[in-house]
Amino acid sequence: MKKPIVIGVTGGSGSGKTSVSRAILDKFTDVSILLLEQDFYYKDQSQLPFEERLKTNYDHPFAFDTDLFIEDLMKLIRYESIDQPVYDYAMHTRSDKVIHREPKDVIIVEGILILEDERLRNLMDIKVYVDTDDDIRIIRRIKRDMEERGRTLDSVIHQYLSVVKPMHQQFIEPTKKFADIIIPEGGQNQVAIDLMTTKIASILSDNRQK
Ligand SMILES: Nc1ncnc2c1ncn2[C@@H]1O[C@H](COP(=O)(O)OP(=O)(O)O)[C@@H](O)[C@H]1O
Ligand SMILES: O=c1ccn([C@@H]2O[C@H](COP(=O)(O)O)[C@@H](O)[C@H]2O)c(=O)[nH]1
Repeated sequence: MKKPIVIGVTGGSGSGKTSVSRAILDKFTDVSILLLEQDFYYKDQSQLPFEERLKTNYDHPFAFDTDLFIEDLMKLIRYESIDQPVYDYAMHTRSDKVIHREPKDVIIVEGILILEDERLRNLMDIKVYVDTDDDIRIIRRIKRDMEERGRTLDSVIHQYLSVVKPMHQQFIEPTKKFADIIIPEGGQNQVAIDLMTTKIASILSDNRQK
């Protein structure tokens, strides 16, 4: 039976997962690709006061609504559409909007903990880990969180040292062993992007001949 190709792209925060996913996406002009970000599936915390939401550990598997993520991914694999939740980083909760997404022949699933759950891993055809040094990742994160996520320098440093770094070591780094491909240094690794693109094109061509 026809089935979309599912590519999982993981790595630590600021490793370049989104950049790698977009670089792959941009290589395909004639095939439309769906990018499904795990971040959109952070749990709804609207029932908690804002001050309480600040205390949540966003780097622990419990922070995600993984059942809903799997349910949506399975629908897309069955070529059914989904109403994807939308996450608001500034408010630390789900927004009341949803985005209607149509299924595609190629799905890129991207996020820090997508290889942590065995059920999710089993839905992926190709698993990629973007491996970037910790110092580069924290520099990128400081810049991004201050520019795009409304954070102060002190809050980014405090969150990194108290939560992001230990959770990375406990939950994210160990998932490297599940990856088929480990890409050093994110989005600028043109050879890795080209290899991925060639592999996806070859699977697509095989699928068309079936
Ligand atoms: N290879 C790279 N060189 C320089 N900057 C990069 C590179 N890859 C990503 N960035 C920048 O680092 C930040 C985080 O990258 P992103 O792809 O969003 O990482 P992630 O999705 O893993 O958190 C972004 O501002 C992005 O533009
Ligand atoms: O409300 C939130 C939700 C998430 N985070 C942080 O985001 C990163 C994951 O996003 P990347 O794009 O992979 O960096 C994660 O490390 C969380 O700490 C947050 O700060 N607040």
